[in-house]
Amino acid sequence: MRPNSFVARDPADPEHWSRSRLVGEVQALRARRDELLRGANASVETIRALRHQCRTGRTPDTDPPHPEQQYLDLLRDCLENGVYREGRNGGTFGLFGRQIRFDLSQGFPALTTKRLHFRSIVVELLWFLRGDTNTAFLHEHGVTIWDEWADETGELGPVYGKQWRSWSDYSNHGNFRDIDQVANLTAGLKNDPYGRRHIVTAWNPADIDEMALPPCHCLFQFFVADEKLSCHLYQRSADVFLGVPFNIASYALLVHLIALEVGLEVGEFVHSFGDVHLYENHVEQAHEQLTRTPRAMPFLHIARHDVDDIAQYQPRNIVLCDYDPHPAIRAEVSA
Ligand SMILES: Nc1nc(=O)c2c([nH]1)NC[C@@H]1CN(c3ccc(C(=O)N[C@@H](CCC(=O)O)C(=O)O)cc3)CN21
Ligand SMILES: O=c1ccn([C@H]2C[C@H](O)[C@@H](COP(=O)(O)O)O2)c(=O)[nH]1
Repeated sequence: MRPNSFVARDPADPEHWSRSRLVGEVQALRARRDELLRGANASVETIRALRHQCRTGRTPDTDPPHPEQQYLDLLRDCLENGVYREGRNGGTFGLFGRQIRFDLSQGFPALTTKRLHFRSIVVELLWFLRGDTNTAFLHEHGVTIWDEWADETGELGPVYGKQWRSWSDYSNHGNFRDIDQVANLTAGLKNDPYGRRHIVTAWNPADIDEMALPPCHCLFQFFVADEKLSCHLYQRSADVFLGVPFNIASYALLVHLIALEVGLEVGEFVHSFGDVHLYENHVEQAHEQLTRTPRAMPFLHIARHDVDDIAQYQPRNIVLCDYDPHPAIRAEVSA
């Protein structure tokens, strides 16, 4: 008997919701679970499914899909339908124009089908928010994900941090000014929450040639409704195996930090992709990940609420709780 079909469910059956029947089912499930837990031949997935049934009375088959399934579907879509092309830094299987979304109130969208190095994600986001473009800060925190693109002094040119916090504007007859898009964003959300102009863009055509890598997550917009803050990102180019899991978690974290700053609850993170691709040297890893079943989503704890500027958080102030993923899957980044 398949464990997932252990609870006989037929909504047409008038007995279906009878209390005694449910109690009986739950007792039988608990007994079966315990039996499985004792006999070491049960997979973790089976035990989880049974625990889930005991808690909710619902089989995973009838539940809404796990939010992470959208990512797994995107990964499979690249694998099965991506068009192979030789590009700047290797061959990829690419698609154009896709979208996924996460309700951040349901849990934090850190992938559970492989372990993410969450601290790297936190440190990288704080680095952007500091307006920093040199890898020294990343190195102080043991993060090396930008090393391949930095020059010998650690500089990356006017990348995300520069554009987010001090976009150079020379347009006013040579009178120079810096534009702090993040400060404008939080001020805008406080002053006119329902405004339609809450946009930050890292795509600065005048600076592209100076950047070590043109921005991939290049424009995002915030939206407020029902006291909840949502964010929509446009990512022009997306490395579905290595980059996208980082980008999802990074923007989910950004929504939490901005929501705290402006006094709102978190809403949705909507993620739109231009060119989304699987590098050919990630195909095996993608197959491995697609054999795995998502686990319960973790949640985020921000252990400090008294910062004047969002850039003042320390990595240790931001903690992912109840994160119990499948093991990491190693892959080479194509520079
Ligand atoms: N080809 C490519 N893909 C990217 O995702 C990417 C770039 N280039 N260039 C700029 C940044 C750097 N990013 C990176 C770079 C490396 C990893 C990476 O190697 N991740 C590993 C472990 C990272 C760690 O231990 O901190 C992983 O398994 O996720 C992730 C994102 C995202 N970006
Ligand atoms: O946050 C990021 C940064 C980069 N990427 C990926 C997307 C591409 O695979 C490369 C960039 O190469 P381009 O030739 O400039 O498109 O980096 C990502 O997924 N996420």
